[in-house]
Amino acid sequence: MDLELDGLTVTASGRRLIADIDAHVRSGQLVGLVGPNGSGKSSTLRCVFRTLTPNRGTVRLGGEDVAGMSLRDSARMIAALTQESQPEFDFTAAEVVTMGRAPHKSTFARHDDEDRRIRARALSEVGCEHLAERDFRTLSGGERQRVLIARALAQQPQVLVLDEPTNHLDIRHQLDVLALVHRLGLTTVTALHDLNMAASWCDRVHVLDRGRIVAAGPPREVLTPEIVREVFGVRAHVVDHPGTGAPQLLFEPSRPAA
Ligand SMILES: Nc1ncnc2c1ncn2[C@@H]1O[C@H](COP(=O)(O)OP(=O)(O)OP(=O)(O)O)[C@@H](O)[C@H]1O
Repeated sequence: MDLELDGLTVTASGRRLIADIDAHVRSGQLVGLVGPNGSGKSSTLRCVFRTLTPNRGTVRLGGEDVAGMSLRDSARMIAALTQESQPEFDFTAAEVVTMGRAPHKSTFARHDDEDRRIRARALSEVGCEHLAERDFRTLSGGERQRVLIARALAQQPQVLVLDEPTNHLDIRHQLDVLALVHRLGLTTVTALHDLNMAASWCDRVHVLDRGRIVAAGPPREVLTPEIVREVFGVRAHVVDHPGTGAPQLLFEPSRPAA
């Protein structure tokens, strides 16, 4: 299912958070949003999963404007992993994953065997079966992140919206999560801080700076030393990964002037 963002503009508290954001994520593509802190990545994603309403512009799913859909209908298609997705109550990890089934159930429906199978598979995909009965609040940051990814999978979405899915994860789990997202083959848009992870896994990368997209395209065309310097103010070199051939950035540490 294609996801199209067309001219998204958001103003809040008298400030323009994002302006004229265009992005076309084709069915099955993995598209990364990168950019400095405060450049508008989360605001863009929030428009997609509808916790923020754009002042201008549209989000289309399979050609249909989401503004005309009920929240339940769009939640059947879009699963989100956000910075704010942490439940506060004493749910077990399994119960948190079960919440992913909500958009597919009517208000009074009980969870059935199929829901339990979907939950077990989602927990197993992120390697968290052993955490099923643990109180979610007692999990480490990385364990929580993986359980929340399982919740998104239990939603059986066609589109995944991920805000920093590798946050809190050790390197092995960062690679596992991005490999899983890639393997799922869903239409996915994800904010990522790690430019080398974006270069390795994304089909296309959009670079945001001060609320606008300043570059978009395949990682090799977009993650160049010029753009990294202009947007992040950091000097970088590009090398080819000896194993995968993906472009990788080597950053020059900034040293205080002598
Ligand atoms: N509701 C709001 N009211 C006013 N300003 C806001 C609001 N939400 C976000 N902002 C501001 O908009 C800008 C973009 O924020 P956003 O969270 O989208 O950036 P980001 O690229 O995801 O940042 P980070 O990498 O730090 O997570 C920031 O300067 C932020 O302070």
